[in-house]
Amino acid sequence: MIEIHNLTKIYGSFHALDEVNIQIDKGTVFGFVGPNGAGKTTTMSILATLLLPTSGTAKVGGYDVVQHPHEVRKRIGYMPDFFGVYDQFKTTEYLHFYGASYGIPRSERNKLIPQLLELVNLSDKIDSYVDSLSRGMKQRLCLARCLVHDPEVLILDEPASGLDPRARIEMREILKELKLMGKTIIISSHILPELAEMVDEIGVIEHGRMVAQGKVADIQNRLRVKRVLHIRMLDQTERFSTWLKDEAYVSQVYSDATGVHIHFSGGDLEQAELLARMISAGFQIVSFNEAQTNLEDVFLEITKGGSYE
Ligand SMILES: Nc1ncnc2c1ncn2[C@@H]1O[C@H](COP(=O)(O)OP(=O)(O)OP(=O)(O)O)[C@@H](O)[C@H]1O
Repeated sequence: MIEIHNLTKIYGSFHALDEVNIQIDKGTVFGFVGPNGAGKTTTMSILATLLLPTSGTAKVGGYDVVQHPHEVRKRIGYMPDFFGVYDQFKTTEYLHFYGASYGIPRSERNKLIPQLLELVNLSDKIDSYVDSLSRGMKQRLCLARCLVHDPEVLILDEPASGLDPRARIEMREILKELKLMGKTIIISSHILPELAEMVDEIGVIEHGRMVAQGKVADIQNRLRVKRVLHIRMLDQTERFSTWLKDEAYVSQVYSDATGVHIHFSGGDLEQAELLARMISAGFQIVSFNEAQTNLEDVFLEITKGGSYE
């Protein structure tokens, strides 16, 4: 659904994007992450047909953003990182304005707008002025605006920025619903844990170059981000900790009231073998879990300076 090939954007002599390649299949939620100034907004603005690339191509639904911008615009909903809302409008007037600019007839808009407001949890604000909405509500209204023409693809640049934790959760729930509706979504954020639950794939960009891309679990495996295993057993903790220290792939062992935690650099097979050895060594294992490595760890691992390969 989204194909970006060798996309480059140069300002003067500065490469804001340097041969970026991204492929996103239909129905995928793609988390686009990277530090400030990495090139996320530049990429998204080109996809949204608002900025011309210096070289390379970007296509949405098979349409090139430079050659067929109108076809692309029909298929995308774009939420920029800084957006203007018209404060003197009521929420419904605001959505009517955008609906009308997409050529949606009034009778259809009359049905559509209450549905959109419901989707973004603003049904009770149907008669409110945009001015009176909180930041989180304005952000959700902006999301509703992106959906008026029922686009297949959503390009969301930091949709949760500046929101308090509750508003972030609300935004996340709405995005989950959009995913269930089959939308293809590209969403950027610096705050990775908030994406963790809903993205299928991530792409990490740094200094205008993609440094990692793929399914979160695959990237974790390729990076060999250390797993943290949590083991609980009947007694024997001290003998167990000593035994563990001689095991391959185990780099740190520490225990607390909940059990023993180890840092483990092996893969699935080595992990299964470790468990088998523990049991044959006579340890009475009650539970053996892998703590989830979150996206934050992956991001730090990748962007700490060329460790990815
Ligand atoms: N019009 C411009 N002229 C010159 N440089 C620019 C221009 N627009 C963006 N840049 C530079 O291009 C780089 C990429 O910017 P971009 O906004 O895409 O980053 P970003 O990843 O979205 O960062 P942030 O998370 O801070 O929004 C930055 O170094 C920025 O300063």
